[in-house]
Amino acid sequence: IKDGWFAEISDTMWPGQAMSLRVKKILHVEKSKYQDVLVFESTDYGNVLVLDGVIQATERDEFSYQEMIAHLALNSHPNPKKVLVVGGGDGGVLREIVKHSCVEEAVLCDIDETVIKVSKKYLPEMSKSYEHPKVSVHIGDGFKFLADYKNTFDVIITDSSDPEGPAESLFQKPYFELLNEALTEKGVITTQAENIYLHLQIIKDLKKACKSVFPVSEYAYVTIPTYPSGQIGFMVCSKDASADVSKPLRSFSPEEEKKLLKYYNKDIHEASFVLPTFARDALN
Ligand SMILES: NCCCN[C@H]1CC[C@H](N)CC1
Repeated sequence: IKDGWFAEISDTMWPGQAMSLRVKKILHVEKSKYQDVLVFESTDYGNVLVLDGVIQATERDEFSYQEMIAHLALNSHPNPKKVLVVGGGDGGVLREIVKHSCVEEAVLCDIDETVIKVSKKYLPEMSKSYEHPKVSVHIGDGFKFLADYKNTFDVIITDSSDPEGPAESLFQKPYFELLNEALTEKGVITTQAENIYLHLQIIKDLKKACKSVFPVSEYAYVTIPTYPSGQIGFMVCSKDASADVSKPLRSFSPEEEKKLLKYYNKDIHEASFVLPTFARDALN
């Protein structure tokens, strides 16, 4: 942090550019077992969670990412009852999952307990669902956790950090094979799948790995000001070969959309799969 500004610098993941946020107050600095954890109060984006120098969530715009990674998956499944989040320790995805009344159980598995601890303290609107009766938490490696579950989850959401660091294995084929085994018959997954302006090769490799496991694998994206280049995408995959994940099987009522959601709606569910030509051609 320099002259009161935090800059998200990464010479490898977003060379020559950096999102900067003005710092009002540093709230927490800690080295966990896995990564450097920083929380600061920004002047204009609320509290900000940073892991290894990378912005994970700001209170002002986190809703866009959490809503899309959750509802693109949940509304692509006919009747999701049991849902797993791998990563997502800030709790934002859990908050979205429990908005679906059909969900009976939401399990979260994150490797770093420190992220959960600081989110409970500094990101109350994201972590409030940890107290929800449908929610249970497991601290550990998602890889190892999944190996113990076969034919169990209807939806699995991988809300990970970037492939550089503890989340690297969550971007490779063996992980998607584990997901496939842990899913029930019409299982659906979403994963954090990076940015079309910065990571087209990562996305191509990711789509290839997903397609080698799931009959349906499509990339969709959300706009989010504080992520690199202002948007980020998801792989949305289904075990159901006849599924069209760009057309929601279920939808919130207009009243629910108004009450529960700030970004997701059934039109943007479909629109989020429509890609600019350079990305569409690279990914097909
Ligand atoms: N629940 C929040 C998010 C983690 N996802 C982020 C996506 C963008 C990356 N540069 C950092 C992690």
